[in-house]
Amino acid sequence: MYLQELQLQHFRNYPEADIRLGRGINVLLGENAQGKTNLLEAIYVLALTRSHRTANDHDLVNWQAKTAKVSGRVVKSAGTVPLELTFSRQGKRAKVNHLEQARLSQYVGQLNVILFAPEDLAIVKGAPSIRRRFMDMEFGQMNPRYLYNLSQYRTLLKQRNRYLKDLQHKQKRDLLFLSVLSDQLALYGAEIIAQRLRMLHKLEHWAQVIHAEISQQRETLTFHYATQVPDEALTDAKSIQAALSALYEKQRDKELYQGTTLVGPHRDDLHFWVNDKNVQTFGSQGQQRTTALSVKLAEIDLMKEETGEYPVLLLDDVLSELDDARQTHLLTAIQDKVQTFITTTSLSGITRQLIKDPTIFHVADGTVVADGSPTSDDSATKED
Ligand SMILES: Nc1ncnc2c1ncn2[C@@H]1O[C@H](COP(=O)(O)OP(=O)(O)OP(=O)(O)O)[C@@H](O)[C@H]1O
Repeated sequence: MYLQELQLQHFRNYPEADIRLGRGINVLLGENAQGKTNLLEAIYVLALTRSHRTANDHDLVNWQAKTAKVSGRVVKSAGTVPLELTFSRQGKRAKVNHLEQARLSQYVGQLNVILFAPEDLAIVKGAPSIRRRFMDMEFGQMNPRYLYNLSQYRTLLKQRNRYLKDLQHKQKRDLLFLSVLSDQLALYGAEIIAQRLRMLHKLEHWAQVIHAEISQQRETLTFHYATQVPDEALTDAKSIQAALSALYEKQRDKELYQGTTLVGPHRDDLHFWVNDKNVQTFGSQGQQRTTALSVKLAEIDLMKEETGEYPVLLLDDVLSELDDARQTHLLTAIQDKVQTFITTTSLSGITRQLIKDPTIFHVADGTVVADGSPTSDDSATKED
């Protein structure tokens, strides 16, 4: 799939913008603080209805305005889909094919994006919450069922934690209600863990091939899903559900004492191992970067496998963080295959040599101007 055009109204520092995008590599060129990341963020928001930079939708609205709009046209093998999102004090509204969607989960998945920013290099080294967020964002985009389970789980988790707090402060005494909540939580928690395992298994396969290639066959990458659910129960959702219920039972006193839920996918983690050692603890910085890059590139292939379409790739200032060999690998892997947006302050060195026929946009103070006339359709490739 690819994004053919993008329109912004009062989005961040853009009063108005209407651009036709290139089918291949799009370079957003400009000085610092001009709006390059804002443009990338607009594409991310158009795909997922929420930003990767802020949890507060109102930050997306221009400071002088009350409402922001992002719209675009996505070209897929099945046809072209117009998408539109509006953000205001009343909340957000999402339209697919000009029809308003009652649920945002019905909207997500129309446009698939993968964002790669310098923070993503922290996927290996950073806190477990970064890796959980990574799984949730990526798998949620590929699979509406995952998104549904996740939203049910989050609502129940909040409710259960509140109830545990009430029990802790002796405002409630009904342990039967706690076990009702535990059963519900175990049901959705098990679905999430089972889906994560299934998707991780596929992602690992793609990441292994890429990692071996970048490391010139010297290294083998493996994934390890870290959970309190015992290994022997990790076979299917039903067994995971039973194991989670048993764990709630076993840890009930501890949970009552702490007033919070201590077991479940919201506490799980993902570990990356290189040559049988945890790369988070024992890997060099280079190995950690190779791992992060392999995982990100593997997502492209996984998304194609799961949805039948290549996603759109957003590279926010990431090339400058990679050495020449890794940059070369990245750009060669995506060239002629994936529509890509790259933000940068200058297009030079290895990047310029490697990118064939880029569509260049100059970004300055909330305006975006194409370099010459974009040849988006001329440079179209056959594959999606
Ligand atoms: N809601 C908003 N309304 C108006 N302007 C905003 C809003 N949010 C952010 N900005 C402005 O957008 C600009 C930042 O743009 P952006 O983050 O896209 O920079 P950039 O071009 O990617 O720069 P860098 O290369 O430093 O990352 C800042 O000048 C900031 O003040």
